Amino acid sequence: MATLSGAYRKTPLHPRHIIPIDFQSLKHVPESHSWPSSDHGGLVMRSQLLENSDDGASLPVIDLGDPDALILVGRACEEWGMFQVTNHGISSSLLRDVESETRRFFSLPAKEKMKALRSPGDVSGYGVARITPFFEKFMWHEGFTILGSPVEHTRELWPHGYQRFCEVMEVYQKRMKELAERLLVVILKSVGIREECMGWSRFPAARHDGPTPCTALQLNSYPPCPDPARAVGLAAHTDSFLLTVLHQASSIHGLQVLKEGTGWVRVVPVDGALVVNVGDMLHIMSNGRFRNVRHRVVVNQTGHRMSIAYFYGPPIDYQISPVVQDGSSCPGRFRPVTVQEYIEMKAKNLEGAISRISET
Ligand SMILES: O=C(O)CCC(=O)C(=O)O
Ligand SMILES: [Fe+2]
Repeated sequence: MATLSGAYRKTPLHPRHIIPIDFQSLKHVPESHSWPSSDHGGLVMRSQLLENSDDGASLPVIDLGDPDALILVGRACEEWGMFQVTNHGISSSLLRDVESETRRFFSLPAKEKMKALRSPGDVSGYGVARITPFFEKFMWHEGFTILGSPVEHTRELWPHGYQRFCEVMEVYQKRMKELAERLLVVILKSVGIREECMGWSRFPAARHDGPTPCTALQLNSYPPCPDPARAVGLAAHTDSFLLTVLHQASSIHGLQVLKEGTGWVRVVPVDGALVVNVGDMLHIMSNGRFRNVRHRVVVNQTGHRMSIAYFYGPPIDYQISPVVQDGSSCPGRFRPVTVQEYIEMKAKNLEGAISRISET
C-alpha cells in the first residue's frame, strides 16, 4: 500500500543533509551556515522589512466566529495565501502543552537529540529541514518530524518518560485534523466549491477503512544566533500539502510572508492565534486562485524561537486537479496528479514541481 513515508523514501537523503550542527557550542556563524548577503535564501535587508504591506494592510487576523468569516477567509487566501485565525477551538492549555513538550525536546543536549535522528530514507525523527539539499548553505534550524506516533524515537530519549510527549502530540494532531478540515470546508465554500470535492473527509473518523488524509507534524527550533544578519532560519519556500496550521510557540517574531507587489511582511505573533497558510495542493485544486504563499524565517540573537507546523493533505492515492466551479468555463491550469506523484516531484525538484504540472 502506498504511504507518505514511501513517497519520501524514493529520494533518500545524504547524512550531511540530515544531521544538525550543535548550535549550543557555536560562538560564531560557521562558513557552512553563512549565507551571502545578496542571496540569503530570499532574505532582504532589515530596513526593507515591513510590518504592513504598502497599502497599510497587515496579514489578516480572522475570528472564525465572525459572521463574515467565509468571505474574509476566501479573500485572505486569494490575496495573501495566509491569515491568522482566532476563536479556532484549540484550547490554550493544549497549545501550552505542545509548546512545553517541544521545548523539552529541543532543550536536550545535541548528543541526546541524536538518539532520535531520522534515518536516511525516513521522514520521521530529528534532523535539518527537508529543503536543505536544494541550498548551498545550511539553515539555522533543527526539526523533529512526526508522522503518526513518535514513540519509537522518543523512547530512545526518555525510556521512562516518553508517554507524556507522545500523548500531547497525539491529542494535538487529532485537534489539528479537525480544525484543518473545518477550515478547508470554509475555504472551499468561499469560492463556491462544493464540500463533496473533499470526498475523503466525509468518512467518519472512527471508520478505519476510509481513506486517510496525509498529515504530518513538524516541530521547528531556531536557536539564538551570534550573527543573525548572516544566517537564515528557514529559506523561502512554499508548503506542499493543502493547508498548514502553524503555532508560533512564542512571542518571538521570525516568520515572514511574501506579499505580491509589496515584499516581505512580518507575521507578528498574535496571542492565542494560529497561522494558516495555503500549500501547493490547494493552489492546484483552486486552479491558481488561492496563493501557495512563499514564506521564510529569520533568526535573532537572544531568543530561542520554536514553532509547530501541522500539514494536512488528501489521502496518498487521491488525484488532485483543478476543481471546476459551477458555471465556470476556465480551463484547468494544472494537469491532474496524485498526492504521491506530487510529493515525489517536490522531493526531487522543490519549486520546479509546480511548473512540471502546469498546463501553461
Ligand atoms: O517556523 C515558522 O514560523 C515556519 C515554519 C515553516 O514554514 C514550515 O515548517 O514549513
Ligand atoms: Fe513552511
